[in-house]
Amino acid sequence: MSQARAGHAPETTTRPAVTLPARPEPLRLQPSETALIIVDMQNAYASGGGYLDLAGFDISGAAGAIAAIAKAAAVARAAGMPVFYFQNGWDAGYAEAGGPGSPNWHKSNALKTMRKRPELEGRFLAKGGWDYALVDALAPQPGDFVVPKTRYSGFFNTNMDSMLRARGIRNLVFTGIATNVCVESSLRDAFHLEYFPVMLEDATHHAGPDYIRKATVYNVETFFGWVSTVADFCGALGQQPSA
Ligand SMILES: NC(=O)N/C=C\C(=O)O
Repeated sequence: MSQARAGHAPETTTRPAVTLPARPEPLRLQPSETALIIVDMQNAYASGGGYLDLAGFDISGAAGAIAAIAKAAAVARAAGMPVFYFQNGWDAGYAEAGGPGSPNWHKSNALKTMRKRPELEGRFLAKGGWDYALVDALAPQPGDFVVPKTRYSGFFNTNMDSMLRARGIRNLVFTGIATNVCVESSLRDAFHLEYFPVMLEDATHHAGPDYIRKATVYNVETFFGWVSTVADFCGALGQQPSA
């Protein structure tokens, strides 16, 4: 029986390392040192009538990303990998968004759209609201972690790095929306914090034209980490005996 004792790490069943097919080269992953990250799968980013949709971005790829993430999450949980959700947004009064002294106030398309269309005021990314909520199809399961964040990177002003280091996590498998904004910002910070980041490209959706998705894939593959797919992730973990 697994039991935590003062001064000792809890006993865990060590699963064999797997090889994940990836670009620019395959990556060896120890499941107990790997976490799946689900970035901002909220109604704001993935549902019709949410922030991205109403701000004029094409969210037609979001449904495919939801289905792909659901598969990857099920396989990660079965392999004993922790699953972390990022959830982006601010308090209902938007104090956390920053005022005119913050670049976020000037650059956030959610805040800009609400200022332009006063009938939408208070609707986007406010904690407690529908727009802020995670999509129903990807509801967190017992044992998953939800990390709220107020800026694009999930490592900025959050406890994410401590949560990962406390669990001995070294490799991060990224999914979510948007490929070129919060996924890429978080993945870059992960790289700078000495994690090995992998992006499952078909489990993300971008905000903007397709060339920006290609640019992120190029950046990740060339400078910041590795790129793989949901099928390869599931196939690699399928190499393991079931728990
Ligand atoms: N989750 C994201 O990538 N968000 C992108 C834009 C925004 O939140 O305004």
